[in-house]
Amino acid sequence: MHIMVVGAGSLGLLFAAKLASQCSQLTMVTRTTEQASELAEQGIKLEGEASQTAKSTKSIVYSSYLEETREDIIPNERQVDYIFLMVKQTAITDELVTYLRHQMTDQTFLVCFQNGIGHEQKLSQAIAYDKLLFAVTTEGAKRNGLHSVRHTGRGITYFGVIESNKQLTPNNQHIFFVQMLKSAGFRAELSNNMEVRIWSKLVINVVINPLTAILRVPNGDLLRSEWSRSLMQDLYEEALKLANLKRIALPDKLWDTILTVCEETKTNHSSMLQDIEAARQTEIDYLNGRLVKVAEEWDLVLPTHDMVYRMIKAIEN
Ligand SMILES: NC(=O)C1=CN([C@@H]2O[C@H](COP(=O)(O)OP(=O)(O)OC[C@H]3O[C@@H](n4cnc5c(N)ncnc54)[C@H](OP(=O)(O)O)[C@@H]3O)[C@@H](O)[C@H]2O)C=CC1
Ligand SMILES: CC(C)(CO)C(=O)C(=O)O
Repeated sequence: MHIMVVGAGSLGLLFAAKLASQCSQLTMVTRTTEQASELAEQGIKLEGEASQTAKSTKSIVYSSYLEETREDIIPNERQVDYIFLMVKQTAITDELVTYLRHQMTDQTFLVCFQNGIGHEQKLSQAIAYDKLLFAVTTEGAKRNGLHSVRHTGRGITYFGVIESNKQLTPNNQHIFFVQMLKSAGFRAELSNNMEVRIWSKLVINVVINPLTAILRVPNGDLLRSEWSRSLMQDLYEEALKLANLKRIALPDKLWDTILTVCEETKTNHSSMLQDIEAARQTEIDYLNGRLVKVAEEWDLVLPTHDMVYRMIKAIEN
């Protein structure tokens, strides 16, 4: 099986490092030539896991998006079975989508790992829905430097389709693919409930991420004050109203899950706080910003989401 990982950030490096020994070919596409060269020289360093240091990733072929798109995009010589799209939502440009299409044949599936919503619409305009798989993962990863990554939390990854009323046909290729992820040490499952899974993760992110980024606190600190808890509750209830209108049956215990995530990741800086600290654009447009827009289509106002959205945009500026 030939896997291509696009985006050598936190999640991309983690998955590539662990999958390298399980598939017949793994191609990793970085953004910059500098990172591709460093990875080709040093391999991926999986911090904290002694058995899986740089050496295990020697077989990976590294290439750089900027280098490849400088001239005409050359389609991949060997058919790619699955492309793991592991860039932030903000990096999914028209140019990147064109590049991805050139890497795909009729047999290739594009697997999208992004948090939030919005990318599915953009990608489905260029790539047939039956070639798109969506992944919801609770794995945690943090890149340090260009070739080093730490596995910060073990989780589970669900894969499935999201076109309404369509179920994932568990063909042999997908079953083999999930088996390969399991052999690489990941918990992985095919799911026929992706909309609910995507929205459950979305609600967790829209409650925790903006507040940690505005207050500049680790996830656990949100639980320490009644004031931040009440803001969390407002964000949660507004999101629930929208989900109910859309008839998305979120789990009854989602609020408890949010509190548990804060507790279990209490010292973590959320991805949005990390983006703000590094002066990077955040994924707010695809989280609270997107909820506000979708709510407008239903004549619903989400005042707390609108307020945190505007605050993050102001901080980003
Ligand atoms: N990290 C985690 O634990 C989790 C992340 N996610 C989601 O997964 C997605 C990726 O997150 P994460 O790995 O943390 O993000 P990172 O920012 O760490 O990694 C994204 C990578 O994409 C690269 N990139 C950007 N544009 C291109 C391009 N055109 N071609 C190739 N590479 C490109 C970036 O390169 P450069 O650095 O050079 O700009 C960067 O290395 C996000 O949507 C996030 O919400 C979901 C669950 C957990
Ligand atoms: C669950 C949470 C909030 C963990 O930090 C996360 O997914 C993120 O930071 O984006």
